Amino acid sequence: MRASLIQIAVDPDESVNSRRQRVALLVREQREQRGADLVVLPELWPTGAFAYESFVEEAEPLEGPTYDVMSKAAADAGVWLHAGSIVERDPEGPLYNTSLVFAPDGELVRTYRKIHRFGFDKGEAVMMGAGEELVTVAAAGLTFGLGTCYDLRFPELFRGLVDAGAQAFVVPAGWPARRREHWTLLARARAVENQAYVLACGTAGTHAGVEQAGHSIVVDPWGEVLAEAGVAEETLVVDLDPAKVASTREQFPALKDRRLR
Ligand SMILES: O=C(O)CCC(=O)C(=O)O
Repeated sequence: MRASLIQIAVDPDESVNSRRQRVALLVREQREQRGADLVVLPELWPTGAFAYESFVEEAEPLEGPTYDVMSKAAADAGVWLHAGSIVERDPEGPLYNTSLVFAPDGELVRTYRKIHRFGFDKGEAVMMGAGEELVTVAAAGLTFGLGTCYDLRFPELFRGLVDAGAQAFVVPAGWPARRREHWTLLARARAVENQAYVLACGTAGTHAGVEQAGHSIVVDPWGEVLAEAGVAEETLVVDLDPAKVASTREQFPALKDRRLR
């Protein structure tokens, strides 16, 4: 199966609506021009992950403007679409950092509310509620476990996803340039320790004064980097093979030696 990761530049001079339309065009191209089965977008790309001051104003219901545009783009292209995350306004509760996954017919089949909120005592950590559920989705021949950005620092989440059947992880992010080395190191660590693919899709550009790391990365179950972006807007296209997960786990069966659960 083939995946495209679109590292989007979040530029404050582009309106949220223009960005939605522009990204929908990029999604539509992935099937026809690149043969993708799955397309992945970054965390909070409509607003920017650090644009805290716009979170309340730009928050949207699950089936809001990003849903409308992305559902149609997935259906037009006929691809699985992990549409990154949005600031979700739950009518009954707080805001959430919520990822949306669409099937090739445009149906929203999974949502994932980011479990580990970033910011310590400010930003997302105080403005948003924490998700509580581990989420996996079977798509195009692989079972994907979902995480978001700061989640990458918490190995127990990914181990839990492996226990739930994950063979690959999708991690949308808005990771800052200042900690770029952590991003690529942690992506490789999560792949090696879980013998799983990691598809980590970040953002480019600078928003709310925070330069983004870029360097979206795809790592195979042995820890080899299959593709890595630079700092500008870029699309990575990679082929993933479910048999590679099985063979890695068979030939080096470290997961079977776990003692603590
Ligand atoms: O953990 C980090 O260094 C960055 C995390 C982050 O930026 C986020 O979760 O939004």
